[in-house]
Amino acid sequence: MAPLASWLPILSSTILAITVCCTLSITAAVLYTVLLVPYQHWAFLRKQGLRGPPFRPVLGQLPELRASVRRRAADPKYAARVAAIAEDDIALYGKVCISQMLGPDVRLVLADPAAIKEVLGSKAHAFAKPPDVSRDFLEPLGPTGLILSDGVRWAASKKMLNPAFYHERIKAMSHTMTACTSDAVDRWMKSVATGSQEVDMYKELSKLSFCVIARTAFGIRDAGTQLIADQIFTSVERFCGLNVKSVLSGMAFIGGYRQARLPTPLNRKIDREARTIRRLGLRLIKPKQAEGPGKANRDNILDIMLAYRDEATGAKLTDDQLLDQCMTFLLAGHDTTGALMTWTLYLLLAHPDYYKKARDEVLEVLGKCDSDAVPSEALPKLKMLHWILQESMRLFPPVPMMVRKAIKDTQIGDILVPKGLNVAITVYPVHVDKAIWGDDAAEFRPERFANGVSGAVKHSAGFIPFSTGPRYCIGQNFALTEAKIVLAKLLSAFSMDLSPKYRHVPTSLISLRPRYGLPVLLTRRAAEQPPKYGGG
Ligand code: HEM
Repeated sequence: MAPLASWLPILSSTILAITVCCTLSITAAVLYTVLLVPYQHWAFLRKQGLRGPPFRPVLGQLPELRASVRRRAADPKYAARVAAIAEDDIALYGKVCISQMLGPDVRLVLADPAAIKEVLGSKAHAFAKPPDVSRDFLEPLGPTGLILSDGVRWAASKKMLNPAFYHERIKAMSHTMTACTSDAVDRWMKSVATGSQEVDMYKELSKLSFCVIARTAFGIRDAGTQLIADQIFTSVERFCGLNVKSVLSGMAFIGGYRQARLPTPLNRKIDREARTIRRLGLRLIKPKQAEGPGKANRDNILDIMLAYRDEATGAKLTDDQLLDQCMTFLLAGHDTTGALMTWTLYLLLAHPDYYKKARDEVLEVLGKCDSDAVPSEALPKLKMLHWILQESMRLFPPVPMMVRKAIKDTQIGDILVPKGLNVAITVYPVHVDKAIWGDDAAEFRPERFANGVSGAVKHSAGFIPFSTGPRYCIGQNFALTEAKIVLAKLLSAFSMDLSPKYRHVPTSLISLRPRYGLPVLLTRRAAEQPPKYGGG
């Protein structure tokens, strides 16, 4: 046998060759994804006559994004910071244009309702959910949930979950919504027992919408499970906070940073928190599984899923599948509905005339009810409140942007969208487009919805807070029912004023949230006290 020393040169040159090969392959792969593919997409779109900023490798328009956000911070216009750079691009290059708003990734930006209708509607099958920032938030908690899945898996989940959102089921869930709201009102009542009290209503409404979704998703009914739900809330808050930190660091924009799960300290913390949340979630599922279908109430999503059997195989859902769907609802339903209620309250406080109209309507409708509850039969009578909620979602869309990836070459209008290209659907610019909403598009005018959405806007894809097409929001009636119950209770129980400390900085992080919260001065409204209307 040859002595080891004679093998050493061969061994070291082999290791060197492998290292060089690996380095070259990694470099080639990185160059391909961050340079070549984006450039090819940019050139392909430019050749078709689309306009956009000049191609800039790696950084793209990130420097402009920061400047655009800073400039818009001083703009009192509604939701001005939403999709800041996309708005700049649209103003400069048109409603269908090229953008590099998130660094190396070249995107087709759409603010044209006809093109949006094709991508989300008639040609939805040609587009999938890409790895993007919203996937960072949802994937660790519900990787196979309805919101992130595509194709056959999505269709099966949708078929299974649709019944949970039928009108009758939402009606049954409205009792849970009322119960959570009454608990919250009692808590706020205690805090204002001695007069006015400043309360961050963004935080409170977010907590309340979590309570509602946790109880309706998991069917929580006793103190023990409520305690677990509270722990989940704290953990979800931490998880979201860490994700926000990751997004704000800019790292999330450097293609696939989170998706690649690089073991950075921050990523490890996020994954640890996600594991904690799933472990707690499992503790809610297990006792329900043990109860068996006989005790199922069907007023919550978990019971409905526990009763599900696959038509072909008769198989039940696995623990992971149950958990993924419940977690999806928890995340998709809590932040968005919290944002809707927060911005609606802000708009009411900023427009005392509408505050008065909404409160008069609520007092009249609820005055005719027998109990303190807000019965579901009373909700359709709250017409002004319904228009105000719609107008709120128009000016402050809780989901300001949706992203899709073309899974094959697809014709959208005059443009051939190449396979692999990301398409950004910008909701806010469509919602304030004068061509479809009229000259007062930027104004807060809820009566525009008096004759329904079709009476307010000229295009069927002109109002898309809940998206459109097959992937529209399954929870839209749930969210509107909850928002009406909560706002009706708030308006009837308290007098409210916007605190002078409020800073108007709408920030888009998954949902559109007020960066510095919504501080509101709450005062208990005594029955005999004449209504004091918000805004001063
Ligand atoms: C004001 C509140 C809400 C708004 C504005 C909103 C908005 C949206 C939007 C825009 C989408 C489409 C996202 C995309 O395709 O990229 C969506 C999907 C979804 N939403 Fe909501 N949502 C709200 C409340 C809720 C609630 C309360 C739930 C659950 C109870 C929920 C569950 C879902 C689910 C599961 C999907 C995925 C549907 C699918 O892909 O088939 N949402 N939502």
